[in-house]
Amino acid sequence: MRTAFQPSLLDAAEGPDTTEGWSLGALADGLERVDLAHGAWLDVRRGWLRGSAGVMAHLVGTVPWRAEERRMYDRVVTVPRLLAWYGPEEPWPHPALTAAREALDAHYGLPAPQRVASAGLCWYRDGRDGVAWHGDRIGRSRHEDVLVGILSVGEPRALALRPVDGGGPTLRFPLGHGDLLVMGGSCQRTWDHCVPKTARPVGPRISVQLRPRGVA
Ligand SMILES: O=C(O)CCC(=O)C(=O)O
Ligand SMILES: [Fe+2]
Repeated sequence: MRTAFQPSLLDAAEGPDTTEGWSLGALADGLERVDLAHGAWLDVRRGWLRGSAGVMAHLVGTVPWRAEERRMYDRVVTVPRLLAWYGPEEPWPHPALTAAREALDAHYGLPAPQRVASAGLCWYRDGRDGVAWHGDRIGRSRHEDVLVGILSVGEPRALALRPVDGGGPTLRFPLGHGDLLVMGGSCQRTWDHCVPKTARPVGPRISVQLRPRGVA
């Protein structure tokens, strides 16, 4: 069964109450800026969320995950990942996500319309799950700079980025175990990103995409 999730010994060590035993480090402490072409940039903060294994187990067990289907020409295909989405007015499934939202708003000093408003969750059960090349270009992000943060828990998977215009090499960032990657500037318009499928045996990863209102 593909959705089976076995908490590691590490998770067990954190005790049964998986809403406890987590903390966010200081965001500015260890944040690495990567300037990209075309006015895009990334900030990477490794291990930002401590106790991420417990958060992973909590999300796996409590989020109402949905499998999505998409029409591809004359076929209907199942999207290779499980999904969930939380808007600004509803409770988010773990206090660490709400704390991450507040920390991003504060660190970047975001004005109200650009603050984090939604949490999109993707659960990559194994290497057969992934997401194809795309930019988060639905909404204002089609024309304006927006900030999109990705908090990752579980086993690292590569987030790959390449310029939309095809120039330049593909960048790869393995993300898991509480890592944060923030895409800023023109990144959603001028760069594409993906999580490639892999034949390597990889454990499950959940990513949380923190986005402003009206951006997807
Ligand atoms: O899982 C990730 O790190 C990226 C997910 C993503 O790009 C998306 O859902 O738009
Ligand atoms: Fe995306």
